[in-house]
Amino acid sequence: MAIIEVNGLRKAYGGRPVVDGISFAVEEGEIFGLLGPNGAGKTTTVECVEGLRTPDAGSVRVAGLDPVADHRRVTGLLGAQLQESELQAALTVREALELYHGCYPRPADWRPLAERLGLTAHLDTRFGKLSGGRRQRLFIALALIGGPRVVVLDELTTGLDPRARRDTWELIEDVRDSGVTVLLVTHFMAEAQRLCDRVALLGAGRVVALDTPAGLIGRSAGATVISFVPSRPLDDRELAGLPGLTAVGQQDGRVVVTGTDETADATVSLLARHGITARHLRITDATLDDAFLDLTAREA
Ligand SMILES: Nc1ncnc2c1ncn2[C@@H]1O[C@H](COP(=O)(O)OP(=O)(O)OP(=O)(O)O)[C@@H](O)[C@H]1O
Repeated sequence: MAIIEVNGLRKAYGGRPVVDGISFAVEEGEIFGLLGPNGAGKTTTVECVEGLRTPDAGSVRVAGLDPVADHRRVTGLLGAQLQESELQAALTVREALELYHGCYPRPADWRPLAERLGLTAHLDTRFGKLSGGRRQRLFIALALIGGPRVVVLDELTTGLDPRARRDTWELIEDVRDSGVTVLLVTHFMAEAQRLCDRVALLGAGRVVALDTPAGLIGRSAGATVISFVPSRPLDDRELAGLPGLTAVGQQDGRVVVTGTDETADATVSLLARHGITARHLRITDATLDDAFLDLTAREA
């Protein structure tokens, strides 16, 4: 069952449409990603879901409720971590948890929540002294303290080092496994690929594609990447006729061919026919990064 339904959402600032007819539905229990370049309209969309902005047109429903008209009830079932969240530097972790705890009618006990998020040893640490990773843990705790059915996380791992980012990913999976639906805004492809059950790819205020990460990769033109160092210099034109080819390039003597599985087979046959040995041959699936660039370029 869909817990969030967005239909034909439009929002303009100063007459300029930034959300231009977006529709998607988030199923209960999934991690749903909104992915897109800067300015694609991701934050504006989630702010409409949170009831912080009123749509110009279209409809948004959270568990069947209108987030603007039923703001209080929606706040009770939707927890939000806003992009660039801040707290007063002097507030301790314990004070922040108690403060937010007091804001909800039926809050979760914050102590087990703090324990689960690895904050127990830092309860007396002031916000201003917390590392980036611990701040994000605190924001996740604050988003969960009201016992929400759905949590919105907007660019949660921006600015974190790779270790802290991976730890945060595990926490987000734990949140989903505990039965809370997650709407995740990100522009990190690896994050979306690792975490999201489904992804809506936004570009210039529209949904460019909506699928599982694997589905998006399969849909992009260059789903397979073949790279090798040829035993003799190779002209790009010799590869131009390969079936399914979407791109060919060379860097530091390494030839990179992008296409389909058929392109990979044909490349290997062509090299064999010409008696060329392919050193350091790699055939890899394209990443969500490649799919993102391909699908947003096609849209443009
Ligand atoms: N309050 C506002 N007034 C005017 N323009 C705004 C306002 N909020 C956002 N915008 C503009 O709307 C566009 C979409 O912004 P939005 O923050 O929704 O995109 P985004 O996809 O979340 O981008 P980012 O990844 O950079 O956060 C941007 O060009 C932004 O500058």
